[in-house]
Amino acid sequence: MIDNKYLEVLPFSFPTGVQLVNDPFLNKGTAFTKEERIALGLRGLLPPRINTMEEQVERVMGNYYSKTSDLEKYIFLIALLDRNQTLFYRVLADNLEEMLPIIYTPTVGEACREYVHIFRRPRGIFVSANNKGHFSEILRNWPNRNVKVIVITDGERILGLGDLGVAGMGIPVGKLSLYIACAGIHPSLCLPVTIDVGTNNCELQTDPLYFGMQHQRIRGDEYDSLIEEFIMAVRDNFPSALIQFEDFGNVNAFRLLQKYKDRICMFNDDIQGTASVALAGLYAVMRMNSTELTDQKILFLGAGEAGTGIGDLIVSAMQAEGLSQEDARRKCWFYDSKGLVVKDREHLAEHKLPYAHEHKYICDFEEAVKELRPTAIIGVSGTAGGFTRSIISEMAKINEKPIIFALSNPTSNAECTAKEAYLWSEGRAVFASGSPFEPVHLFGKTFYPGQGNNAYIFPGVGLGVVTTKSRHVTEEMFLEAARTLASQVSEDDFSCGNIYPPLRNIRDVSARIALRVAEIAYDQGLAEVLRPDDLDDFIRSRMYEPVYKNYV
Ligand SMILES: NC(=O)C1=CN([C@@H]2O[C@H](COP(=O)(O)OP(=O)(O)OC[C@H]3O[C@@H](n4cnc5c(N)ncnc54)[C@H](OP(=O)(O)O)[C@@H]3O)[C@@H](O)[C@H]2O)C=CC1
Ligand SMILES: CC(=O)C(=O)O
Ligand SMILES: [Mg+2]
Repeated sequence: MIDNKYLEVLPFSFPTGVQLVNDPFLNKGTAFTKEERIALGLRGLLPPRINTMEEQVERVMGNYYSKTSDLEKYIFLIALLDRNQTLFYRVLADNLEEMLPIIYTPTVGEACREYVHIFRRPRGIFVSANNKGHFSEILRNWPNRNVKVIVITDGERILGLGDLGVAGMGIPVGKLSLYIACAGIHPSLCLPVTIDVGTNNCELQTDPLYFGMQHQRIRGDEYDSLIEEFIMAVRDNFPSALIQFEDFGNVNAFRLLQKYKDRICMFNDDIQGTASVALAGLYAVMRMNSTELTDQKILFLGAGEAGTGIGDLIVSAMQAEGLSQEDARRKCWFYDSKGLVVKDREHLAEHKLPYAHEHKYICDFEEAVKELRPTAIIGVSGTAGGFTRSIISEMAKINEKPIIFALSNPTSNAECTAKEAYLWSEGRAVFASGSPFEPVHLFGKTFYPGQGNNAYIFPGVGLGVVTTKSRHVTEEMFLEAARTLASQVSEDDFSCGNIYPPLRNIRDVSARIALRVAEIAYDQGLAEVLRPDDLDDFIRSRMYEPVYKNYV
């Protein structure tokens, strides 16, 4: 009957008839075979002619191109996901470069902003402070009992868009679709979660269509006990699941990472995944320019989760190259909403303290660039326009190849555009951005800017962790993920300005990252799966392919 490998992740009782057609995990739509239609009670419920998957893809693409806005394309693709997951992932895997900006940043940001207005059908699990004491029961309502990857948000810092409350659910949904498309994690192993603790967004508090709790965010012990209850509920229901914390406000993100990283299998993507992709970008530049990481001086615009997360991993990478922690930290400088982070400043948040160097206070970013003469500026401020013409020109005066990363999302929040970076540096900038930019034609050359986004990292890390059942996710895994990603950048990528491998290679890149992560899990004694003879083959053979299975 049903393929054994598939059965492992299917619900026990196999539906028939309308129930089967309405089950997005199993539905094949017009591609159900003649035998399946007879055996599974589908005759008459579908148009008579049987389509191949290729024909279905053609129909989907026709519909997709008929949509006149990116948001409509997003709505269309999510509706397909609601009807037929296999077809959705087929289309996504085959058109990843084109569709990533729709199901992920920047369009997912717009979808979150409009979430309560474009809402069709719930996806994932909503846990709410109102249901305190019942989180475990709530997780029992999820139909798949073999969950291995959970992405959770509390909606406080959605991309660079701020507090969107439960409307942030688009982010866990989008991130998990990348686990599936980019690293072949089976869809039924994935669970998106949003925890509703209120919202401080005044518009949402007064929007009659908003469907989260319309009061100020819960803070302090009450908040912590909700998160703790959720963690316990996951342990009871899905004991070996990896939990990815996503888009939490930084008042909670750093604390929760410290609290849970050695207790459960978790990581914070904005702190650690971002760090790894940014470090990979720097490693790739080092290869391109034959320079050393330890020769770099980096000035960050933004000193939050992404910024100090990147700083911390760079420091570890420099230490691995022989620098002392103190010397490595002095290579990283931070500029936040109040100016340069220096020793004399009062009330600095804990995550900034390692970078509060002895230096005069500066409250103009351009002046900080002139004074510190960095080799790289990294934008993680969540605010647009921070890298002005004069700042980029100054970087180009100081450096032959200035490194300019504008990592804030979505596109509207990027510190500068790709065109600005190339134009204002006379085509010498090494540029990457968090959200994609189109190729830029300037100075008789075409530049293909790379996307410095944690999407290059978390799917592969997750695959390595899940396949080995690693008990924790460690810093070494993110360091090694960065090295592996950088090693996949070819001379061709370099020559047209891209410091990341093309997205069309992402499944292979993720498998390579997963292999290194798995090796570390074994080396560090964290893996709970017996080490197979051929680890690479073991990982790749477990990657989900969106093709229809035969049910009869
Ligand atoms: N490309 C990628 O893969 C990723 C990109 N990001 C993006 O990075 C951005 C920041 O995220 P995250 O670090 O988590 O957010 P946080 O809220 O943790 O940090 C934001 C930081 O930016 C600073 N800041 C805000 N406004 C300004 C300003 N005008 N000038 C200088 N600094 C400013 C804040 O200062 P203060 O501390 O004083 O408040 C804070 O230090 C977001 O846009 C997010 O989308 C995040 C993760 C991954
Ligand atoms: C990419 C990402 O995780 C962010 O912008 O928050
Ligand atoms: Mg994020």
